[in-house]
Amino acid sequence: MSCFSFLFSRKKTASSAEQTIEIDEEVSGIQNTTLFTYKELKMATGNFHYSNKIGEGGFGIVYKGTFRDGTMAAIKVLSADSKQGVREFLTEINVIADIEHENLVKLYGCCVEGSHRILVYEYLENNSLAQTLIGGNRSNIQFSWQTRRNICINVAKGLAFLHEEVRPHIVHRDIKASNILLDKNLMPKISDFGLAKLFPDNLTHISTRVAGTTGYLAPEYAIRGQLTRKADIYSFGVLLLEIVSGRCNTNKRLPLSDQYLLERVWDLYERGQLVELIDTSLNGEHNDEEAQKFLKIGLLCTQDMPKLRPSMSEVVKMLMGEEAVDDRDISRPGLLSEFTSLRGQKDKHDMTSEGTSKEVNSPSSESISTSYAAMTFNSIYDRSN
Ligand SMILES: Nc1ncnc2c1ncn2[C@@H]1O[C@H](COP(=O)(O)OP(=O)(O)OP(=O)(O)O)[C@@H](O)[C@H]1O
Repeated sequence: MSCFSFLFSRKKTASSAEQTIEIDEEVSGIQNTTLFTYKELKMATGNFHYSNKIGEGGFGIVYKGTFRDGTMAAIKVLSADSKQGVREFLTEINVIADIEHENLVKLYGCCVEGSHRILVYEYLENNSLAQTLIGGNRSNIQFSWQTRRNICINVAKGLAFLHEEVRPHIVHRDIKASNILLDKNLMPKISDFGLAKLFPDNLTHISTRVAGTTGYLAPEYAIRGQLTRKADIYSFGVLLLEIVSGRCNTNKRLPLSDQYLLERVWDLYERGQLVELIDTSLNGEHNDEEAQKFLKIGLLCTQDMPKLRPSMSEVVKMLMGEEAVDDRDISRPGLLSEFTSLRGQKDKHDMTSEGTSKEVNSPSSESISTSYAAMTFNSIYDRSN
C-alpha cells in the first residue's frame, strides 16, 4: 500500500450546486488517512470483478482486494449519486481514521478521485455475525460457548473504548449483528461508523435525527431523537441476547408470543425460565449459569430507563465475572408491547426498509407526536427476517 498526495478538482452540478460544493470542500479537506488511487484499487480487485464481491450494504458494494505487497483489504465502493452516502463516507473517515483498537475494524484509507468515493478496510475472513451465527443462513462455523463469550466481551470492550476512552466520546448509533465482523480467529470487530456521532463531554444528550436499525433502537431515541451512549448500550443488549439465544431479535415466522426476542426474554425472566432461551445448538456444552447471566446483562442494558442501564465498562466487568449481576437491579426493558395497539397498523412512513440503516427527521424532544411513536414502533415491529 502506498500513500498519495491528493489534488481535488471541484465538481459542480446544476441541481444541487450548493450542497455539492459543501461536500466537495469537506472531501478536499481529508488529510488524516491514506489516499489510494483508483488505479491501485482497480488492480487490487481485478477491475472490481464480480468474483471479488464479498457483500453489499445500503451504501454500496464491498469487494475483496489484494495489494501488490500481499495485503488483503475490503474495498467498499459508495454508490456515486447518494448524498447520504457521501456524508457517511466523510463521517466514517473523521471518526475512525485516527483511532485504533483491536475490536474496531481498521480503516486503511480511502479513494476520492473524480466521482469515486471508496473506503478501504482491513479484511476480515469470517463475515459478520448476521451472516454466520444469527439470522437464517447459518454458516459452517461452530460457535461454542467460549467463542460466544469471547465475542460478547470483545464487542463490549470495543464499545467501552468508543464511549469512555476516546475524546470526544463516540456514539456508534448502529450496533447490530451485521456490523460485527469476525476475523480468522473469530475475534469480533465493530464496523460501519457512517452514522457515528462525536459526543463532547459537556453535553448530556444530542437531539438528532433518528438513525439506526429497527429492532436495535432504544425507545427514548426512537421516539424523541434523544441520543446518549445509552442508546448504543441498549443496542448492545439486544445483540447480547441474540448471541446467547442464536436468534435474530425479530422472527415473524415464529408464533406471535415468540416473535420479539426482548419480549420473550423478559417474559421468561419473570417466570424464572431464562434457561429456555439458550441456543439449543450449543448441545449443552456451555455453562448454564454463565449463559443466563449474559441474558440478564442483556436485560440490564435494555432497561426502559436509560439511566438504569450500566456503562459499557461496567458491562465488560460483569461479562468477565469481575462485577456481580444483581437480579434486583433488573427492571422492565424498553418493551414495545406498550404500543401493541399500534400493531397491525400499516407503516405509512419511510423510516425503515428491511434491516438497513438510514436517517429520518425526528420531531423535537418537546413534541412527541403519537403518529411519530406509531411510525417508530410499527417500523420496529415491521422488521421481518
Ligand atoms: N472489513 C470487511 N472484511 C470482510 N468483509 C466485509 C468487510 N466489510 C464489509 N464486509 C462484507 O460486506 C457486507 C456489507 O457490508 P456493509 O457494511 O456495506 O453493509 P451492512 O452493514 O451489511 O448493511 P448496512 O450498511 O446497509 O446496514 C458485510 O456484511 C460483510 O459480509
